[in-house]
Amino acid sequence: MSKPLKLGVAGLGTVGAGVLNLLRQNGDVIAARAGRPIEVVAVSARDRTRDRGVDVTGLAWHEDAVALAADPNVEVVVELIGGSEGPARRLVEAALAAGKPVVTANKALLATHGAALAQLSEAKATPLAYEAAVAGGIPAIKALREGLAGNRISRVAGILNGTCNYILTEMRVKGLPFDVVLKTAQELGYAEADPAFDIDGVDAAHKLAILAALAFGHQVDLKALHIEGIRNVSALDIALAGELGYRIKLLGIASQDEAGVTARVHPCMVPEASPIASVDGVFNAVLAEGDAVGRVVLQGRGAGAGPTASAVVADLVDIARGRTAPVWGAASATLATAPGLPMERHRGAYYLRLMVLDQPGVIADVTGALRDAKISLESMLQRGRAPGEAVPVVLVTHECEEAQMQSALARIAALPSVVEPPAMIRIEEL
Ligand SMILES: NC(=O)C1=CN([C@@H]2O[C@H](COP(=O)(O)OP(=O)(O)OC[C@H]3O[C@@H](n4cnc5c(N)ncnc54)[C@H](O)[C@@H]3O)[C@@H](O)[C@H]2O)C=CC1
Ligand SMILES: N[C@@H](CC=O)C(=O)O
Ligand code: NA
Repeated sequence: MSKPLKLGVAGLGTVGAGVLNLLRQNGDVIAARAGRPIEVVAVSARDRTRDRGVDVTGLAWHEDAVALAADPNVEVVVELIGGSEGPARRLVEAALAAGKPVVTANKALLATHGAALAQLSEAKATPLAYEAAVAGGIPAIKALREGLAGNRISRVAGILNGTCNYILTEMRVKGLPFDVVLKTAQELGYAEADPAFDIDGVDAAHKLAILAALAFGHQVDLKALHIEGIRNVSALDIALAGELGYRIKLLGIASQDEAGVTARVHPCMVPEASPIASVDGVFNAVLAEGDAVGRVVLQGRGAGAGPTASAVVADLVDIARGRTAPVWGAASATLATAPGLPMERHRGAYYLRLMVLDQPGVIADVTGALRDAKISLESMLQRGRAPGEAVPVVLVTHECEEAQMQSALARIAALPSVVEPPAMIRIEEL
């Protein structure tokens, strides 16, 4: 067998320790597929004494992660620190500049600096691989970049954050409170170092920007993305969605037509019969629509040590085999910046849940606001009867434009009989 491929791994947290473990556990099959053994020779982490459940005896230890790029024994740098700036960015830039291939799971870095990193990778003819950055163990990057290379892609979408999907599932199935489930997701190694990135939709937005760049050949400006997380999704809305035949999912959706690219991340109600509705727990789903292939849906675990390490090792096998591809699937000179379409142009049906005082005339006021915004109703239900007290009222609209909905919502929220800010969830037929 040929000489081993020697790795320097930066960051020995959930994913870093997972990669070391997987390389040891499946070393034989990985070597057979890579054509040579893949060995970790050097590491960098913050705390030398911490027990990570992985033996680092005999490996070179660098206090400064960036030093891995200059270590003459390291052929490939694996960046598993995280964050769009700081040591992660410096290490990736230094490794590419030194002509050392990089494998990373860092979606924040790719979504923020992907264009410049792609140029550096091309200038140095050095691969930058990131299968683990989107949808964990699902081979979503390969699927889009290679498997669907013959298609014009019109839409790419999915459940892109394992932490949020896990929280929404546990709230629905076990009736557990949001904070309790978030803590478990952190203990299981699903959440980002700052879990606000997960629950506020930022992590899903990073992944969507990466998928959209691959799918459409456009760099997507993160600032142009509409991003909402799951903080305001209540147990009541999850239960009411079930009564109406829907599940609530945090989705990322990007589509392209003649007018430009729309990219958005927000909670959605999807019909229970939709294949995406039954993707639960830490599982993610990635859906792509191509002109030749039609619809492709992939699902699998989107977070955690094993699934993420699986994706990192897949990239390492490619590098060992000399299989490389441009970072965004095509030369970066061919990438355009997509005109982002504003969210006000979005069209769809809406779920509204209001807490209203149970008194005569309230429904007339609410439906009047919808009528004035030219929004028609598909259904309405009121739960309970408590004269003079607040009760939930649910309205499901027919398709309308987001701008119409926002104007109606502003009027409804201002009604004296509406005692809480209205809950609004977009309905998506995926
Ligand atoms: N946990 C997951 O399920 C997934 C994580 N990712 C990404 O993988 C990367 C790593 O994530 P996790 O392992 O979950 O994070 P983590 O927080 O468990 O591990 C990161 C490690 O990097 C170390 N570190 C911080 N600064 C350092 C420095 N200057 N030099 C060396 N080490 C340093 C930390 O001490 C920590 O042990 C992130 O980019 C994350 O977004 C991607 C897919 C899934
Ligand atoms: N925090 C992320 C980890 C994987 O990318 C998630 O929960 O999906
Ligand atoms: Na992946």
